[in-house]
Amino acid sequence: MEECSSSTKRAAGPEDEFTRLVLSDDNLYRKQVFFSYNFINSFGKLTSYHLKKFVIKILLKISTGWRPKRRRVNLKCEIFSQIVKQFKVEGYYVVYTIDIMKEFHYEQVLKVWDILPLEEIQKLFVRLDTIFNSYTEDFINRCKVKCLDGNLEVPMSWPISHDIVRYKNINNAIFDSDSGGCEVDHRSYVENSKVNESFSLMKFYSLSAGIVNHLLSDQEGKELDLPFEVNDQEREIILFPKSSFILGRSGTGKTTVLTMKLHRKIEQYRIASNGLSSEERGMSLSNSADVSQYVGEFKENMLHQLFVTVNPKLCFAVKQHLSPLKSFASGGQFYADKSSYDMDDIDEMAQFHDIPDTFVGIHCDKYPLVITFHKFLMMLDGSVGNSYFERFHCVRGFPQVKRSTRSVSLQTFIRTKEVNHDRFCFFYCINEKLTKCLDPSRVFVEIMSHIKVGLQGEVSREDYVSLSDRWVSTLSAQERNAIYDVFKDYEKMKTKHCEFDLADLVMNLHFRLNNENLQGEKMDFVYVDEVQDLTTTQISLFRYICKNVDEGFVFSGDTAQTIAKGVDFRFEDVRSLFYNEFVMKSKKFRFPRREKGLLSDIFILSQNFRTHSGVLKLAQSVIDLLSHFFPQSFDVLPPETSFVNGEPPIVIEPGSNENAIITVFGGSGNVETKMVGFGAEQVILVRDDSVKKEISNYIGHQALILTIVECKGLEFQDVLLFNFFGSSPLRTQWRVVYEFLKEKDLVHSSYLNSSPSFSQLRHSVLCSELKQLYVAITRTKQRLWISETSEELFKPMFDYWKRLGLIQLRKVDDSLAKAMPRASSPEEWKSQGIKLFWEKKYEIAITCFERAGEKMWKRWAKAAQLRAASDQLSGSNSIAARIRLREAAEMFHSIGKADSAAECFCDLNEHERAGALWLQCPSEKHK
Ligand SMILES: Nc1ncnc2c1ncn2[C@@H]1O[C@H](COP(=O)(O)OP(=O)(O)OP(=O)(O)O)[C@@H](O)[C@H]1O
Repeated sequence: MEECSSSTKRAAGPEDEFTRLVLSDDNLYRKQVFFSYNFINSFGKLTSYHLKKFVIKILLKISTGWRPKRRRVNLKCEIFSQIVKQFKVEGYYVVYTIDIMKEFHYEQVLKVWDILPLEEIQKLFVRLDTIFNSYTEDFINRCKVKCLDGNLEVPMSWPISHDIVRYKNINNAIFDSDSGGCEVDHRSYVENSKVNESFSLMKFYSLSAGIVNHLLSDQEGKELDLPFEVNDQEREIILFPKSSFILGRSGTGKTTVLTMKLHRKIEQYRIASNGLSSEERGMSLSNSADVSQYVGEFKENMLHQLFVTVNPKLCFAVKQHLSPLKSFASGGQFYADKSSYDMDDIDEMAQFHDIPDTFVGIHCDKYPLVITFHKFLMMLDGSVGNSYFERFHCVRGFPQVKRSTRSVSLQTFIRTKEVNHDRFCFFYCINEKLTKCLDPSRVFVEIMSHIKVGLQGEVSREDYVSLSDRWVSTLSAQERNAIYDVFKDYEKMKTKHCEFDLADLVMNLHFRLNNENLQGEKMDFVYVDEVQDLTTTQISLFRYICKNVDEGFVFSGDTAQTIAKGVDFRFEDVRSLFYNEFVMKSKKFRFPRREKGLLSDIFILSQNFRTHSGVLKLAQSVIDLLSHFFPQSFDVLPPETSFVNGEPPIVIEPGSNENAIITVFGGSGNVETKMVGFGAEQVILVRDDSVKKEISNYIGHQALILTIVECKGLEFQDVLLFNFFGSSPLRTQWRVVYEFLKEKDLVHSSYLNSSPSFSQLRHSVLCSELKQLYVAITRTKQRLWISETSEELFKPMFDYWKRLGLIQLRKVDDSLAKAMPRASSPEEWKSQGIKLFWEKKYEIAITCFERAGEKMWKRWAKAAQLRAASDQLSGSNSIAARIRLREAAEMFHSIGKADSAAECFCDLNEHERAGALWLQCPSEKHK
């Protein structure tokens, strides 16, 4: 091992020499060096700035092909010693390994794992040994190959045709459904580790000016929002040049792939317009045809990219992720600031005040446009003909403002008069006879996904009812007739109340866009994430905004996540929609013959980065039931894989006659030590608000409690799923799962005597129940506990899981109760609070801010909650709505949120006060 002395550094000369070294164009191999998250953390803890700079210099030298001289050291990493390297600097060891990455070819790269004092290094070697043990011999041998250029060691590469396989046994299914769904686990996992400490899931960051700046800028402990290296599967999709569909379950990297794809286009565009440095020529775009294409296409213009998702929180996350990527792209300069999107921008960003409601004249610095689907509709509405909202007589009286900046009164109208899922279930679904047998959510799904879907208007009753003849239909003709009645009543009431729903706006937009041209910028590339939350009619709106049908579209989604919220969705439907509405309509007359082969590729992401095998296997068992009973209701994907082996979830066996929550949280149970409560990364999941209330009465603020619908899109270290089966509308009908068990030879046929035989019609609720169960399970990163109050109702699923060995049974006792909580710091509570605030889960965000001791945030969340409550009440109880709105206004004002306060006063028609407040706002938007 080489001992490097930092005295070299003292002679190193001025600061800009170092900068030059970092940015040097001569260093062709810089992008073949990667730092691990652990390295960055340990590096951040080094106290000497000189030492830090010196380490970076050595690594930069290594990246040029120079190698420290090897000396024998007494460290045990013998088996893989030829691929594990280390050098010593002032008492610290930097450990790096040789690896292989697949891009346009296979190529050797260096991965820097950590910088540690001697006493900690042996542990690292042991863990690296485990990782390498899972690699194939061929892979290891190729890592060992040395390629010399004079006395420099340069990366060896192999053509893509070599098909180099990294893992020995990675493709075996988690369990083999065909062989009876039994507990056959052939997979050899890479690690037994906690998910957040796993080496195989660790992120790596390439050696760039940005990362060096981050390393040297004393950002210890700050969450890292820098571009990390994706795996081979993700990279293949990122590099795929045509329009495509990405399908994968929760946590498989769909959003990551979309964001990176978008960023890659920005890079290509930048390189095409600025010319290439030698490094970029070598690294970023290996294909020069690719480059010239972009030079040709974009040189004179600018790149218009649009990223759309339903969820505002995801927009925020993507923007945050893109911000440093953009800094990297703008010439590779050092940048000292962290993400330009601060948490204080939350309000601003949720409402997209900075982007006009039109595609006309959008400032170039707003690209890539990252917006919600709602904002997308508003922008379309502002870009073609007369606005949809002009039809409402109450809107006609509003002050006339340019359409690009809608008046605050119009914004309020849009916010409060839209009938969404919750409002529909609360106010509109009043046909009691029907709602006794079908839940309002289901009715809403039917109306939004199957009735209000015609591009020219709704589907006729006759056509809708005739859907019951299809064998996949889970609704009878009678039920469909009843739903159609509700739809008719709903439409009448909605008109009376001067309200609208998104389907009305979408149909109107289709009508206008078919007759008039869309004004403003067209997009070069469009990325639609969480596409499962959109109806096909909504999706087909994207064809008006981007003409680049061959290459311009990427859709990603997960159909197992759709929990009845107004959308009934299958990816195959989107794919044929794409062919019929996008491909055929765009080129029908130009290339009538070529199109057949142009149905774009579907990529399936199957490696899960969020959780371990124990949780995945349980989730897969639910998917197996879904695909057995409702094969048409979602896209069946191959089982997910995880590198990390984890414990099966725990079923908590209640003590004497009471529910486990009371015992665990010390309500009245026999556990002596009352536990301190759950931390910020732990949650109790329940079916609905009534159970939530019931539990919070027992345990107060000892834990965050969410309903399953509320938890969608969120994830927690630990999840306690409470009484899912005990509160299920299916009750004893869960026994139909015995039919599946019998078919797989997992139970004796005697179980079938007392179980109902499955019927699509009678058991249609099972489909949404299984989807909800799947969502609940997949919120878990590490530990999942299941607690049920009724043994009888849980028994069928318990038997299923037990038989497959997917769960472990634990009696609730002192040791379990002590092991469950994981305390959180005030910063963690605050960060969780902000996440939940974003999700508009104000009630539990308030709890988090309380635990964090964050008074200002707590008041902010409270004010936002009052405002939301006022919006909800506005249609039914205007006095109560105004009381809440006034309270919200005063509260916003008291914490210096003049903008939000002003909006509330404006809604209260107190324009003078609103005006005075707006004058205090830094932004000019309302003046
Ligand atoms: N190659 C990788 N190495 C390590 N972590 C990764 C990799 N790719 C993605 N991740 C991480 O995995 C997590 C899940 O990724 P992402 O959010 O993109 O998944 P998703 O499929 O969009 O999930 P969801 O549908 O729940 O939104 C993120 O924290 C992401 O940073």
